[in-house]
Amino acid sequence: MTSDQDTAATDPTPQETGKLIVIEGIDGTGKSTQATMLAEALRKQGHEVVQSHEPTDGPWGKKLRESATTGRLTIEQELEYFLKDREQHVEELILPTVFKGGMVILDRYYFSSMAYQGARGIDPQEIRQKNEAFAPLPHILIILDLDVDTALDRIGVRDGEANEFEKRDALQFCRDLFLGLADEPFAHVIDASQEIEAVHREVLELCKS
Ligand SMILES: Nc1ncnc2c1ncn2[C@@H]1O[C@H](COP(=O)(O)OP(=O)(O)OP(=O)(O)O)[C@@H](O)[C@H]1O
Ligand SMILES: Cc1cn([C@H]2C[C@H](O)[C@@H](COP(=O)(O)O)O2)c(=O)[nH]c1=O
Repeated sequence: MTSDQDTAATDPTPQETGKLIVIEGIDGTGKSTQATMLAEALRKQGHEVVQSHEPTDGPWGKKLRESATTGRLTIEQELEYFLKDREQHVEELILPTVFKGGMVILDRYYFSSMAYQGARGIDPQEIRQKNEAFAPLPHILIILDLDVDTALDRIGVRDGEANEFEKRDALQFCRDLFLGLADEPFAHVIDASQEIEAVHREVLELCKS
């Protein structure tokens, strides 16, 4: 193997013409709304687009969704399941699509692990390292930013609801973590309090080829 091939084998960032576009933000910021609008717009421009989300609908993602209701996983197990889910996602969908020249639009990726499992006490930098050992960096990371109160209103969490304060604190940690990624060369923060169409225009502008 030549040294170029060596580099290609160890550099997890896809080098081909496709793009990995990731949308992140706390619950209720409009990620799935914007992911769907972006996918439609890019398809109209003639791109091959695959829209996906994490946790996935695969076996590890299903276990994670079940545990959200049963609460049976320790934080270490939870992180391990997110890593296994993502490894499968990267191997089976993300890299094959990007290497074929397609656009992958993801609603959440490993930055959500840094935020949410970080909020539960694991060091976000340790989480990042574990992920970047196998997961490609995105070409574009869109951070939809919104204050926690508005975000909770959008998803229908009411004042005084069970664990409302715990949820607020955790989401504030997540919002701060996402904003802390703003200096990454691939990251862009968008004000998600704007109307849906206004957010979409900004998203599309960032993603136009
Ligand atoms: N810019 C916006 N202004 C007002 N309401 C919005 C906006 N974007 C999305 N919404 C509404 O907020 C709710 C949550 O939107 P959406 O499901 O897209 O968010 P999300 O970030 O994917 O949420 P979650 O992380 O909880 O799955 C939906 O009812 C959606 O119609
Ligand atoms: C990828 C990822 C997700 N989560 C959490 C964040 C949310 O609470 C749920 C997903 O809910 P959605 O409505 O489907 O967006 O999972 C996480 O804790 N860690 C992660 O890596």
